[in-house]
Amino acid sequence: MLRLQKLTKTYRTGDKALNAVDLEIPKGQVLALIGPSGAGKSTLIRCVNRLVEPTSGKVHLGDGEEAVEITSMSSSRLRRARREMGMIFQEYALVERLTVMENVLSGRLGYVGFWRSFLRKYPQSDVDEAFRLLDRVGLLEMADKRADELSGGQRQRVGIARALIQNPKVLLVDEPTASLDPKTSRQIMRLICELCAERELAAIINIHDVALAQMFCQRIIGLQKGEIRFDGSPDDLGPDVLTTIYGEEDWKATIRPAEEAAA
Ligand SMILES: Nc1ncnc2c1ncn2[C@@H]1O[C@H](COP(=O)(O)OP(=O)(O)OP(=O)(O)O)[C@@H](O)[C@H]1O
Repeated sequence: MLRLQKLTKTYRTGDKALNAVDLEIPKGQVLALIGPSGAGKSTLIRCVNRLVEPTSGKVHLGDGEEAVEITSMSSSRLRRARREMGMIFQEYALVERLTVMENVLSGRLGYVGFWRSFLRKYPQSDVDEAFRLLDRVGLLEMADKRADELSGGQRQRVGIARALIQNPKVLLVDEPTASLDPKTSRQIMRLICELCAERELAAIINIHDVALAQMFCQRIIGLQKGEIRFDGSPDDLGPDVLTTIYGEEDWKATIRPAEEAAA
Protein backbone atom coordinates (compact mmCIF):
# COMPACT_ATOMS: atom_id res chain seq x y z
CA MET A 1 0.00 0.00 0.00
CA LEU A 2 2.88 2.33 0.81
CA ARG A 3 6.42 1.83 -0.46
CA LEU A 4 9.36 4.06 0.35
CA GLN A 5 12.40 3.69 -1.87
CA LYS A 6 15.74 5.14 -0.82
CA LEU A 7 13.94 8.02 0.87
CA THR A 8 16.49 10.66 1.87
CA LYS A 9 16.16 14.05 3.52
CA THR A 10 18.99 16.45 4.16
CA TYR A 11 17.82 19.75 5.65
CA ARG A 12 19.36 23.02 4.48
CA THR A 13 21.28 23.13 7.74
CA GLY A 14 23.13 20.01 6.57
CA ASP A 15 21.30 17.68 9.01
CA LYS A 16 20.82 14.32 7.31
CA ALA A 17 17.49 13.29 8.85
CA LEU A 18 16.78 10.28 6.58
CA ASN A 19 19.35 8.17 4.81
CA ALA A 20 18.05 6.03 1.92
CA VAL A 21 15.17 4.45 3.84
CA ASP A 22 13.48 1.49 2.14
CA LEU A 23 10.17 0.44 3.63
CA GLU A 24 7.10 -1.41 2.42
CA ILE A 25 3.80 -1.37 4.31
CA PRO A 26 0.98 -3.61 3.11
CA LYS A 27 -2.71 -2.76 3.26
CA GLY A 28 -4.09 -3.02 6.79
CA GLN A 29 -0.73 -3.04 8.57
CA VAL A 30 -0.22 -0.76 11.56
CA LEU A 31 3.44 0.02 12.02
CA ALA A 32 5.03 1.78 14.98
CA LEU A 33 8.03 3.98 14.33
CA ILE A 34 10.28 4.25 17.37
CA GLY A 35 13.69 5.77 17.95
CA PRO A 36 15.49 8.43 19.97
CA SER A 37 14.85 12.13 19.63
CA GLY A 38 16.27 13.37 16.34
CA ALA A 39 16.25 9.91 14.73
CA GLY A 40 14.12 11.21 11.85
CA LYS A 41 10.68 9.83 12.77
CA SER A 42 8.72 13.04 12.17
CA THR A 43 10.74 13.72 9.04
CA LEU A 44 9.88 10.28 7.66
CA ILE A 45 6.15 10.72 8.26
CA ARG A 46 6.19 14.21 6.75
CA CYS A 47 8.23 13.19 3.70
CA VAL A 48 5.52 10.64 2.81
CA ASN A 49 2.94 13.36 2.12
CA ARG A 50 5.57 15.99 1.30
CA LEU A 51 4.84 18.31 4.19
CA VAL A 52 8.62 18.05 4.23
CA GLU A 53 10.08 17.83 0.73
CA PRO A 54 12.34 14.76 0.42
CA THR A 55 15.81 15.38 -1.01
CA SER A 56 15.70 12.17 -3.05
CA GLY A 57 13.98 8.81 -3.22
CA LYS A 58 10.45 7.72 -4.06
CA VAL A 59 7.14 7.22 -2.28
CA HIS A 60 4.67 4.89 -3.96
CA LEU A 61 1.08 4.98 -2.72
CA GLY A 62 -1.43 2.27 -3.64
CA ASP A 63 -1.14 -1.22 -5.06
CA GLY A 64 -0.57 -2.58 -8.57
CA GLU A 65 -1.79 -0.47 -11.46
CA GLU A 66 -3.40 2.05 -9.12
CA ALA A 67 -0.10 2.96 -7.47
CA VAL A 68 1.05 6.56 -7.79
CA GLU A 69 4.45 8.08 -7.10
CA ILE A 70 4.26 11.04 -4.74
CA THR A 71 7.66 12.76 -4.94
CA SER A 72 7.43 13.56 -8.67
CA MET A 73 3.85 14.91 -8.57
CA SER A 74 2.82 18.43 -9.54
CA SER A 75 1.20 20.42 -6.75
CA SER A 76 -2.35 19.89 -8.08
CA ARG A 77 -1.91 16.12 -8.30
CA LEU A 78 -0.28 16.15 -4.87
CA ARG A 79 -3.34 17.92 -3.45
CA ARG A 80 -5.49 15.06 -4.74
CA ALA A 81 -3.09 12.38 -3.51
CA ARG A 82 -3.03 13.94 -0.04
CA ARG A 83 -6.72 13.13 0.34
CA GLU A 84 -5.66 9.51 0.49
CA MET A 85 -3.24 10.13 3.34
CA GLY A 86 -4.95 11.07 6.59
CA MET A 87 -2.80 12.72 9.21
CA ILE A 88 -3.20 12.71 12.99
CA PHE A 89 -1.09 15.09 15.08
CA GLN A 90 0.24 15.20 18.61
CA GLU A 91 -1.29 18.60 19.31
CA TYR A 92 -4.50 17.68 17.45
CA ALA A 93 -4.34 20.73 15.12
CA LEU A 94 -8.03 21.55 15.61
CA VAL A 95 -9.58 24.95 14.94
CA GLU A 96 -10.37 25.90 18.53
CA ARG A 97 -13.30 28.26 17.90
CA LEU A 98 -15.09 25.83 15.58
CA THR A 99 -17.39 23.05 16.74
CA VAL A 100 -16.48 19.39 16.85
CA MET A 101 -18.69 18.80 13.79
CA GLU A 102 -17.05 21.63 11.82
CA ASN A 103 -13.61 20.33 12.69
CA VAL A 104 -14.51 16.84 11.49
CA LEU A 105 -16.02 18.20 8.28
CA SER A 106 -12.86 20.18 7.59
CA GLY A 107 -11.36 16.81 6.67
CA ARG A 108 -13.48 17.06 3.49
CA LEU A 109 -11.88 20.33 2.38
CA GLY A 110 -9.74 18.50 -0.16
CA TYR A 111 -12.94 17.26 -1.85
CA VAL A 112 -15.40 20.15 -1.83
CA GLY A 113 -15.06 23.15 -4.15
CA PHE A 114 -13.69 26.54 -3.11
CA TRP A 115 -17.01 28.26 -2.42
CA ARG A 116 -18.45 25.37 -0.50
CA SER A 117 -15.38 25.25 1.69
CA PHE A 118 -15.28 29.06 2.04
CA LEU A 119 -18.91 29.09 3.18
CA ARG A 120 -18.42 25.80 5.03
CA LYS A 121 -21.41 24.31 3.20
CA TYR A 122 -20.84 20.60 3.00
CA PRO A 123 -22.99 18.07 1.13
CA GLN A 124 -25.51 16.18 3.30
CA SER A 125 -23.64 12.93 2.62
CA ASP A 126 -20.55 14.43 4.30
CA VAL A 127 -22.60 15.56 7.29
CA ASP A 128 -24.14 12.08 7.60
CA GLU A 129 -20.71 10.48 7.47
CA ALA A 130 -19.41 12.94 10.08
CA PHE A 131 -22.22 11.90 12.44
CA ARG A 132 -21.39 8.22 11.83
CA LEU A 133 -17.72 8.82 12.58
CA LEU A 134 -18.46 10.89 15.69
CA ASP A 135 -20.61 8.03 16.91
CA ARG A 136 -17.79 5.56 16.18
CA VAL A 137 -15.19 7.57 18.09
CA GLY A 138 -17.64 8.10 21.00
CA LEU A 139 -18.31 11.81 20.54
CA LEU A 140 -21.82 11.95 19.11
CA GLU A 141 -23.11 13.96 22.07
CA MET A 142 -20.31 16.51 21.59
CA ALA A 143 -20.99 17.43 17.95
CA ASP A 144 -21.99 21.02 18.78
CA LYS A 145 -19.33 21.70 21.40
CA ARG A 146 -16.47 24.01 20.57
CA ALA A 147 -13.11 22.30 20.21
CA ASP A 148 -11.63 24.41 23.01
CA GLU A 149 -14.13 22.90 25.45
CA LEU A 150 -12.78 19.36 25.02
CA SER A 151 -10.26 17.28 26.95
CA GLY A 152 -7.07 16.09 25.26
CA GLY A 153 -8.46 12.61 24.64
CA GLN A 154 -11.65 14.03 23.16
CA ARG A 155 -9.65 16.35 20.93
CA GLN A 156 -7.63 13.46 19.62
CA ARG A 157 -10.86 11.59 18.85
CA VAL A 158 -11.94 14.59 16.77
CA GLY A 159 -8.54 14.48 15.03
CA ILE A 160 -9.07 10.81 14.25
CA ALA A 161 -12.59 11.39 12.86
CA ARG A 162 -11.28 14.30 10.76
CA ALA A 163 -8.56 12.10 9.26
CA LEU A 164 -11.02 9.28 8.53
CA ILE A 165 -13.64 11.42 6.82
CA GLN A 166 -11.05 11.96 4.08
CA ASN A 167 -11.56 8.28 3.32
CA PRO A 168 -7.78 7.72 3.27
CA LYS A 169 -5.82 4.63 2.27
CA VAL A 170 -3.04 5.40 4.70
CA LEU A 171 -2.85 7.08 8.09
CA LEU A 172 0.23 9.07 9.09
CA VAL A 173 0.18 9.48 12.83
CA ASP A 174 2.67 11.72 14.63
CA GLU A 175 2.95 11.03 18.36
CA PRO A 176 -0.80 10.71 18.95
CA THR A 177 -0.50 10.11 22.69
CA ALA A 178 2.39 12.38 23.68
CA SER A 179 0.09 14.88 25.43
CA LEU A 180 -2.22 12.31 27.04
CA ASP A 181 -2.30 10.41 30.35
CA PRO A 182 -1.47 6.66 30.27
CA LYS A 183 -5.07 5.42 30.29
CA THR A 184 -6.26 7.83 27.61
CA SER A 185 -3.14 6.97 25.59
CA ARG A 186 -4.15 3.30 25.54
CA GLN A 187 -7.72 4.17 24.59
CA ILE A 188 -6.52 6.33 21.70
CA MET A 189 -4.05 3.72 20.44
CA ARG A 190 -6.74 1.04 20.68
CA LEU A 191 -9.19 3.21 18.74
CA ILE A 192 -6.68 3.99 15.97
CA CYS A 193 -5.73 0.31 15.60
CA GLU A 194 -9.35 -0.89 15.61
CA LEU A 195 -10.29 1.64 12.95
CA CYS A 196 -7.32 0.61 10.79
CA ALA A 197 -8.43 -3.02 11.07
CA GLU A 198 -12.06 -2.17 10.22
CA ARG A 199 -11.03 -0.14 7.16
CA GLU A 200 -7.93 -2.10 6.14
CA LEU A 201 -5.85 1.04 6.48
CA ALA A 202 -2.09 1.01 6.52
CA ALA A 203 -0.69 3.26 9.24
CA ILE A 204 2.65 4.60 10.38
CA ILE A 205 2.52 5.70 14.01
CA ASN A 206 5.45 7.72 15.29
CA ILE A 207 5.54 6.93 19.00
CA HIS A 208 7.99 7.42 21.86
CA ASP A 209 6.33 4.97 24.24
CA VAL A 210 7.91 1.59 23.41
CA ALA A 211 5.55 -0.43 25.64
CA LEU A 212 2.53 1.16 23.97
CA ALA A 213 3.97 0.40 20.53
CA GLN A 214 4.49 -3.23 21.55
CA MET A 215 0.99 -3.49 22.97
CA PHE A 216 -0.85 -2.32 19.87
CA CYS A 217 1.25 -2.61 16.72
CA GLN A 218 1.97 -5.67 14.60
CA ARG A 219 5.29 -4.37 13.35
CA ILE A 220 7.92 -2.11 14.82
CA ILE A 221 10.54 -0.11 12.99
CA GLY A 222 13.44 1.24 15.00
CA LEU A 223 15.02 4.31 13.47
CA GLN A 224 18.40 5.71 14.46
CA LYS A 225 20.23 8.55 12.75
CA GLY A 226 17.89 8.34 9.78
CA GLU A 227 18.40 4.62 9.19
CA ILE A 228 16.32 1.55 9.99
CA ARG A 229 18.07 -0.47 12.73
CA PHE A 230 15.20 -2.82 13.57
CA ASP A 231 12.26 -4.15 11.60
CA GLY A 232 10.31 -6.89 13.31
CA SER A 233 7.46 -8.00 15.52
CA PRO A 234 6.88 -6.55 19.01
CA ASP A 235 8.00 -9.84 20.55
CA ASP A 236 11.47 -9.52 19.01
CA LEU A 237 12.06 -6.14 20.59
CA GLY A 238 14.38 -7.10 23.45
CA PRO A 239 16.94 -5.16 25.51
CA ASP A 240 19.70 -5.81 22.94
CA VAL A 241 17.64 -4.27 20.14
CA LEU A 242 16.72 -1.27 22.30
CA THR A 243 20.39 -0.77 23.10
CA THR A 244 21.14 -0.73 19.37
CA ILE A 245 18.43 1.86 18.77
CA TYR A 246 18.70 4.05 21.87
CA GLY A 247 22.07 3.20 23.46
CA GLU A 248 23.03 1.49 26.72
CA GLU A 249 20.33 1.54 29.46
CA ASP A 250 18.50 -0.79 31.83
CA TRP A 251 15.57 -1.71 29.61
CA LYS A 252 13.73 -4.12 31.91
CA ALA A 253 11.24 -1.51 33.11
CA THR A 254 10.58 -0.20 29.62
CA ILE A 255 9.66 -3.28 27.66
CA ARG A 256 6.71 -5.54 28.11
CA PRO A 257 7.62 -8.61 30.20
CA ALA A 258 7.37 -11.90 28.26
CA GLU A 259 4.60 -13.29 30.51
CA GLU A 260 2.46 -10.19 29.92
CA ALA A 261 3.06 -10.48 26.19
CA ALA A 262 1.78 -14.03 26.26
CA ALA A 263 -1.33 -13.16 28.31
N1 LIG B 1 13.19 22.06 9.84
C1 LIG B 1 14.38 21.51 10.12
N2 LIG B 1 15.51 22.13 9.74
C2 LIG B 1 16.72 21.61 10.00
N3 LIG B 1 16.90 20.42 10.63
C3 LIG B 1 15.82 19.77 11.02
C4 LIG B 1 14.51 20.27 10.80
N4 LIG B 1 13.60 19.38 11.31
C5 LIG B 1 14.33 18.37 11.82
N5 LIG B 1 15.66 18.60 11.66
C6 LIG B 1 16.76 17.71 12.07
O1 LIG B 1 16.56 16.44 11.46
C7 LIG B 1 16.84 15.40 12.38
C8 LIG B 1 15.62 14.51 12.55
O2 LIG B 1 14.58 15.25 13.18
P1 LIG B 1 13.11 14.66 13.42
O3 LIG B 1 12.29 15.76 14.03
O4 LIG B 1 12.62 14.05 12.18
O5 LIG B 1 13.39 13.54 14.50
P2 LIG B 1 12.39 12.75 15.44
O6 LIG B 1 12.89 11.35 15.49
O7 LIG B 1 10.99 12.96 15.02
O8 LIG B 1 12.65 13.45 16.85
P3 LIG B 1 11.62 13.68 18.08
O9 LIG B 1 11.31 12.32 18.59
O10 LIG B 1 12.40 14.51 19.03
O11 LIG B 1 10.41 14.40 17.53
C9 LIG B 1 17.33 16.07 13.65
O12 LIG B 1 18.74 16.11 13.62
C10 LIG B 1 16.76 17.46 13.57
O13 LIG B 1 17.56 18.39 14.24
